[in-house]
Amino acid sequence: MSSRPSEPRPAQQVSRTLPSRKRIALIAHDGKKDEMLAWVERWQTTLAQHQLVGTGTTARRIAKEQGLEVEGLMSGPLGGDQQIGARITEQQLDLLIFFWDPFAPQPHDPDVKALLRLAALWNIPVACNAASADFLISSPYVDQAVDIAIPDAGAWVSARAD
Ligand SMILES: O=C(CO)COP(=O)(O)O
Repeated sequence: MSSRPSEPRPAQQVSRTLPSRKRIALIAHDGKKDEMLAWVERWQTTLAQHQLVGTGTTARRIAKEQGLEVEGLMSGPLGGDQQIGARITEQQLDLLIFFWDPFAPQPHDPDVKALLRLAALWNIPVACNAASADFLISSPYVDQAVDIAIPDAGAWVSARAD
């Protein structure tokens, strides 16, 4: 039996193409940064073929310690998670690797939740730990153009405004 969601949600989906050279966000909370750096070291050759972006401290450490070019946004507690979320909403990001720390409460927890919500909404591939990041980055889709389904934003607005 199918259930009908009571909340309004986008009725239609459209497709968007993730490019072969992916725009990949790398983010790690402090308690997970060493794990992220070890992961980046393992996949350095693969990551070097893509376009990397990260929150301030994570990006700086990856650039300094792994010699990769990473665009650094704001640090997470200063709004970096929201900047990454905005890129997802604008279809400017293709993969999210976010090692969030299940043991440490964050002052910007609402921002973390908001980022994960937008990643789910816009159907972005996400990995929240090293094992899933290994699966994700070793996928044959990583260096291919791939179509994904996303909400039809135009239809959503028309249904509410017209
Ligand atoms: O807090 C973060 C993600 O929520 C990460 O920010 P930094 O990379 O600046 O430590």
